Amino acid sequence: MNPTSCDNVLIKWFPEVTHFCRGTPMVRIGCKTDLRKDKEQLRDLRTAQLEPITYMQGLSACEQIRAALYLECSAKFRETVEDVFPEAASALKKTQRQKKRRFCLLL
Ligand SMILES: Nc1nc2c(ncn2[C@@H]2O[C@H](COP(=O)(O)OP(=O)(O)OP(=O)(O)O)[C@@H](O)[C@H]2O)c(=O)[nH]1
Repeated sequence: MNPTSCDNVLIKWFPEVTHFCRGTPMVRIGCKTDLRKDKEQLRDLRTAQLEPITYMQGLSACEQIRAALYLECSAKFRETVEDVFPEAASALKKTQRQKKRRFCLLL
């Protein structure tokens, strides 16, 4: 939920992943959703004139890197953590099937 961590996905991790793992499908997970309501975190962010990342901002960043899926979770409060892996696996299977279909169309 930290804007700096979110920016790092675009400016740091995405270029690295595309460089070393070209063509690998990606999912984007917004972690630590509990921090959206954490008073200390909010105070620190506001001091730096920042706000926690909203769901829509996370989704938009997901679309920018053309990730197959955007999910949010909080490991601390065990919210949606169990959904992350099956949902990611299912989204990636779908992506792979679509790629195969595109390949067949080219033939
Ligand atoms: N509040 C909260 N803390 C968490 C959660 N999951 C992990 N943490 C804590 O986050 C800390 C690690 O976070 P960071 O060092 O900022 O690393 P990171 O989460 O990879 O952050 P970036 O490097 O900025 O992407 C550890 O102290 C964990 O206990 C969560 O869901 N909620």
